[in-house]
Amino acid sequence: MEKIRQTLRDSAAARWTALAVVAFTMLCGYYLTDVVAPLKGLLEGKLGWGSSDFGFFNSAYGWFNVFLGMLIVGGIILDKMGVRFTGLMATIIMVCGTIIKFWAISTHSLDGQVWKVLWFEAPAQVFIAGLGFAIFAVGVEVAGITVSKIIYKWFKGKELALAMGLEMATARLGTGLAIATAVPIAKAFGVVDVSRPILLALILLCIGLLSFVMYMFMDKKLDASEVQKTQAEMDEDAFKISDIFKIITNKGWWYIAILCVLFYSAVFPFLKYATDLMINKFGVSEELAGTIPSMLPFGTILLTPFFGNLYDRKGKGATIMIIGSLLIIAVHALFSVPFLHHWIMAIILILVLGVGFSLVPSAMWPSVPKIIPEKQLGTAYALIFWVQNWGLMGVPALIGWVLEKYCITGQVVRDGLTVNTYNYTLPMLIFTGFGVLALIFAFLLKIEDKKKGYGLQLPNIVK
Ligand SMILES: C[C@H](N)C(=O)N[C@@H](CCCCN)C(=O)O
Repeated sequence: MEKIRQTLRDSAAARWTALAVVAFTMLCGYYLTDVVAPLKGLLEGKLGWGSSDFGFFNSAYGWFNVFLGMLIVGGIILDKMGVRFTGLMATIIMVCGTIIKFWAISTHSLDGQVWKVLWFEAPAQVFIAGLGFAIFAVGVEVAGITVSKIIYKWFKGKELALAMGLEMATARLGTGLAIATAVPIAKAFGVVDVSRPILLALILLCIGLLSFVMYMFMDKKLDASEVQKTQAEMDEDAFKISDIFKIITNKGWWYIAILCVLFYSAVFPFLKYATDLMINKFGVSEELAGTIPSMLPFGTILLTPFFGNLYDRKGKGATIMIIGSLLIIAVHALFSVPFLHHWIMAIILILVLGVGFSLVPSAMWPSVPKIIPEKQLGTAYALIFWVQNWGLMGVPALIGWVLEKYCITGQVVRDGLTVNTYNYTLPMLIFTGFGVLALIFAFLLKIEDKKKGYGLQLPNIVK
């Protein structure tokens, strides 16, 4: 009888170690992504950033990814050049972008300058900090798709959804730490300095870069342990630009991409404003306001791998996405009700949001390889991220604009700084709307799965 060849991925220790190493790099990336969000009030008081400046800055996340198509380029590079080269480039780009962002927020050389670029007018500092964030975003997004492909490489036919869930859980730890620590770090030592949390993020990212370099050695070893392909097989497997056409003509892929943009638009942009919502609607003090939203990522840390494990073993991926979308709708709708303003309600809603935010991603990302072949996976993930980035870019700006135009209720002095107060009903109704649309696409995906037999309702583990 022919002996089944063992590769490095058959060693549980090796594949879980590889996962831990790349997940740590993502933790560092997610820390920087969200570290500025809780500083909204301090940025307004200390640096004079209004809500639309804040929204504009946050929208920078998508400037290059969306308009220059950098994510798509990153996906093609990933499928053509492999995970080692692409991941290294992505992590270096993250560090470079963060250096620019840190400089912009810590320098006084831009003080008093207002720039107008295209239709946008904002302080020069907002533009340069946004530029740094936009560069960083290319790195963190390309790193995200690279890590998805890395996980598929090690875990296909094994605990794929659990592994993806654990990676997201680790990344969420970064988000939670960012939300919980940004304000205390900025206010440490009795002097308010909003650039301090960004400096910490920069140091973390340098460690994340070293961590990825360590992964590269493991990846080389994995490749060496696998059966070497013949030239003909390599030619057959090589990614071709025409593969993009195959991806974008696949209805199932579109349903996942649209569900993704709608669902994530109801969560990540919400998190950017959640601290401010706690202060304005639930009357939580600025020091503690970040604590409640930080429960969301912390809650997902256990639940995302839990639901991933469930999907691996029992299947029901499409149903998981439907339930997750329903929860998001309920939470945002209740957040929008004006008389529900007790902080305990805020905690309950954030915890339920955490369940919804664990359900959908735990099933959505491991479902992509069921619809798209491995050689196109990098590009398929990149294109989904690209569609999603329209939302991550547009929605924070939209909410910032809505707040400033329709929701200002007055002004207060906090810590000696005069800031606006806001009514969050309208923004929360907008987030509810995204949830409703996400639910529709989750149902469409389930119908398509039934028609095409993708196996979204089947377990991932091949016995
Ligand atoms: C923000 C980013 N584009 C994203 O969608 N991240 C997902 C994880 C995607 C899978 C990464 N291996 C998230 O839920 O954080």
